[in-house]
Amino acid sequence: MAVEKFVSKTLELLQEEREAEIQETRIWQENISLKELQNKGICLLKLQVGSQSTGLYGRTVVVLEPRKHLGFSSLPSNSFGPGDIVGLYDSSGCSAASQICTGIVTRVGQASVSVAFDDLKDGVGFDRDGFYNLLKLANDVTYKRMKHALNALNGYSNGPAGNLINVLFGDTQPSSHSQPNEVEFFNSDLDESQKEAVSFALSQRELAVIHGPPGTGKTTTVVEIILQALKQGQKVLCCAPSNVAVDNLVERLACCKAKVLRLGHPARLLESIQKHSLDAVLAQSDNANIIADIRKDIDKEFMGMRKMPDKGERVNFKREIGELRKELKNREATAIAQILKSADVVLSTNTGACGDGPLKFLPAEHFDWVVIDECAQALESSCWIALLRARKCILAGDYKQLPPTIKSQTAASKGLSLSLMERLIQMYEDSVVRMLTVQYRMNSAIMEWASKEMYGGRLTAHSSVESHLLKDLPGVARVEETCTPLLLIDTAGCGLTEMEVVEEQSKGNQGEVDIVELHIKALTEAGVKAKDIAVIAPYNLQVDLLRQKLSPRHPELEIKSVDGFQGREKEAVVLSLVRSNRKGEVGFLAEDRRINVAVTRARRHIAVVCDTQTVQNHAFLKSLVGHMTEFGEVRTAFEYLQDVVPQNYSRGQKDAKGTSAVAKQKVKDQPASKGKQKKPTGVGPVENTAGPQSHTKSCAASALREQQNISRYAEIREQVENFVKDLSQKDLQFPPSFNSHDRLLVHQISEELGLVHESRGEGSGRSITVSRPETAKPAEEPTQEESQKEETASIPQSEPPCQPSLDLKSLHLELMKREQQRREETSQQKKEQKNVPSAQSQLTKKGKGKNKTKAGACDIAAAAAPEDDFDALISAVMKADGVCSFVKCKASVLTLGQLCTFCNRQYCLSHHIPEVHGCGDKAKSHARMRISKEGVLYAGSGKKDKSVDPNKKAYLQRKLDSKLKDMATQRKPKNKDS
Ligand SMILES: Nc1ncnc2c1ncn2[C@@H]1O[C@H](COP(=O)(O)OP(=O)(O)OP(=O)(O)O)[C@@H](O)[C@H]1O
Ligand SMILES: [Zn+2]
Ligand SMILES: [Zn+2]
Repeated sequence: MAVEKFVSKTLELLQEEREAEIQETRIWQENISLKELQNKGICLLKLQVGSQSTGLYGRTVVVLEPRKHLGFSSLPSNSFGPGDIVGLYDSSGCSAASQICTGIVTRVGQASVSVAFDDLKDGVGFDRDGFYNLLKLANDVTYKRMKHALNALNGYSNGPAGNLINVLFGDTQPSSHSQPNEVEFFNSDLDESQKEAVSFALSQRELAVIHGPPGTGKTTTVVEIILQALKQGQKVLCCAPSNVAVDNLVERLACCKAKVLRLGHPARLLESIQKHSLDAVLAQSDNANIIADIRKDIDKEFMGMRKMPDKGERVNFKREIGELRKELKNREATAIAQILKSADVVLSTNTGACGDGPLKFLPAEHFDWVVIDECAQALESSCWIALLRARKCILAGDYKQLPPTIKSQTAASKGLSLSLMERLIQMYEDSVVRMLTVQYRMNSAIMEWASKEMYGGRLTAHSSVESHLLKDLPGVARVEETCTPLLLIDTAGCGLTEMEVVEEQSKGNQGEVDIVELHIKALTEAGVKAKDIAVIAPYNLQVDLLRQKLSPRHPELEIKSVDGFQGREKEAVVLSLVRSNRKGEVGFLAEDRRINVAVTRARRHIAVVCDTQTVQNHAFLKSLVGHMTEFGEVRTAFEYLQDVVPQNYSRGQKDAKGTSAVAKQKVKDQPASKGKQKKPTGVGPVENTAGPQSHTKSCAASALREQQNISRYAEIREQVENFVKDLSQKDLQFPPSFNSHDRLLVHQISEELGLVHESRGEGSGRSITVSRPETAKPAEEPTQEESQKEETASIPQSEPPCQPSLDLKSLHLELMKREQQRREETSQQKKEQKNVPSAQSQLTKKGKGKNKTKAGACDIAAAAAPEDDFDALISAVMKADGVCSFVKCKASVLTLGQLCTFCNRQYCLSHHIPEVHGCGDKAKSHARMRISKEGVLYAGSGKKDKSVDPNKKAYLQRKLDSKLKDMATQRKPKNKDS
């Protein structure tokens, strides 16, 4: 029989899953430091008590925060969620010995986590200055309940669900009422597909499946179905896998005046619906006073017993307490049964509907219908906990979004991740399904892709949303970013390579973090509220990097993993796909449903930051890139990070000590014209051909691509060179059909040839134009000195017509101040070196004190230190030149060294990137300065567009202000690099 087979197989898989979980926990506890546990998201270290209160019907709620006095404003990314059982430990560790108590998480924010403790042992007070660790505890309650339900399913003989079980296992065909009644809808706004779904659900005898793609009003439909059931006098049990989903339904049903009752620990419920919880209703019932009196009596007896030294007396007390407890239990049972029976709809999580909870006080036949929302996110076993109580079930959800999380790969592949909803659709196809097809969330440009790729092209956008954009929101200015629903920021070829942490699956990408930051800045400066923006990344490491960077400035910005956003929506979504590597590995990203969820959270705007060359190796992502390229606006990362130069540094070299894991992130460095130390030429094709490829086979595709890139580079270079020779041509305009990679090549080539280049236009009309510099110099690489003078001089020259000169002046003053500071530093260093003639070893150790062999642009502007000292210094420093200046690194820099222009020290290939050796901030402020100088943040990489729309004036002004503020922050004394 099908049921038997299903049950035995599922029990086996559950066991496997459970073992995987236990195994994981054991490995963690045995081999992993607390720090690593925290990195895995199941532990939070060194928290402080922010506040403590009594709430939740007598429970103590403690708010735990990171150490604010040390500047930690947000928690590390973690997997804590409301309802999790957690252990609280003193700061010595997370062992049994240091455990203080266990509790339940009630709230998790970016800056705090709240935990409710049921009965705190006497004398547990929280020390305001103490540190506490919080560890998520493994919890096998869920497993036990699912196992129990499966066994009950197997032995099911006579109960309400007999026929339903037959239908769900294909032994009986689903049936419907022969003459469905005309339905009178409570909600007159329902669209046709919603009405059809409601009518269908009412007419089915045993089973109806409601497929609700993102934003199609699944909850609205489920609420209507439940109200209709109530009208027919049915008793409904309504479940969902997560507390959030259940609470959402409670809220909506309560608004419709249904008598709802929510089961579950009140700590796990949203505050607004706690009044519907069993605890709350019980506390207000007639029985409440009696129950409270009994409790008091018990407490009194306890106190009495403690004072009693005599054993015999104690036994008496104990007996009395026992009797009081029995009485209490009986009273409570009666009260609970009464409350349950008088409710129209009882709601709980799937596992909360178990037979050992409050539902045990109800007769087996009490419920008529079971409704399960978010059914595609639930393990089928968990659905059976509730399903055994009903004659009929309605399953709602979207199996094109993320399935339940499963730890054991094998269990998942053997079918544990197959949801009941999917299984039924495989069995009965469309005959039991109604799909909601009008969506009320996304601009149609965002929707189209998901519709085409995931929902058979059946979705349509409701007129209220189909063309809504960020600019339509109150207080939002009309700028490029707020006028486009789709924005692709392509990092291909920009050397913004992913980094990985050894021994962790997780990945990060600092370059993408920087671009996301700039885009968030553009959005917020245009008036989009941070709370309306979501930043989504598929990897925890990237989530952390993004939070570190963005949370201090935008505390209301939500930054989460894809999974954390399921079921949610935001006006704008910024998605960082992270993966950027030569092998074209996409890994974990490759789950189509994950990408579907990420993209379909967005209402008016989605920006995707990614390396299209890497991610296009995956068909589904390729379709996304294709869609965005065709219907949206495409920019290259160059337009954001103007001073990024393509990878000219990586020779596939591995740092001997493995410290380079985070090293190969990006080059963010000098202006276009470089000193002698750096050979920037040939950057176009070199970025892909650098170094011998060791992985030959897997690289056939990428080799082909490289070949194509090289010939493309040659093609464009030839065009540009011809233009340079032909003095009759004023500028060279490339067609808008150029893709971002082509534009990137143009950018590189013109940088190499010292030409000016500029992007104009929007979206598909965007094109790039190359022209000669204003001085009409012959197109050859300018010497460093020349270009520096140019740069310095160009500050006042490039004064944008819309900006008052006052700001430029302050900009300039800023510059001078910073130079002054730098000079002081330098002379400080010189003194040090004079005092210690054999400064060599000290220099390398401290990574400090080397002076300039070439003066930077700003040094000239500031007309600096006396020359003679310089020379002495240089000769002292020359001796140290042999090795990398990075702390402890002994790699030779004689042949492959790179000079950092910010600190003027030589570094090996692993350490020369400013971010890696501690010049990141300087590099950034340098980049900002360039941006400020140009007046417009994304003015292409060439000159600023002179014809500024007067409407943009105020906007630009705001931008400049905030940039100046940035620079002021930069100026504040920072920690020296270690
Ligand atoms: N028939 C309708 N007419 C107008 N607006 C609607 C209609 N149905 C749903 N909506 C709107 O669409 C949004 C999403 O609806 P609802 O909350 O029911 O869906 P959900 O279940 O939360 O989302 P999803 O469909 O993504 O699961 C809500 O703002 C709701 O007001
Ligand atoms: Zn440096
Ligand atoms: Zn080094």
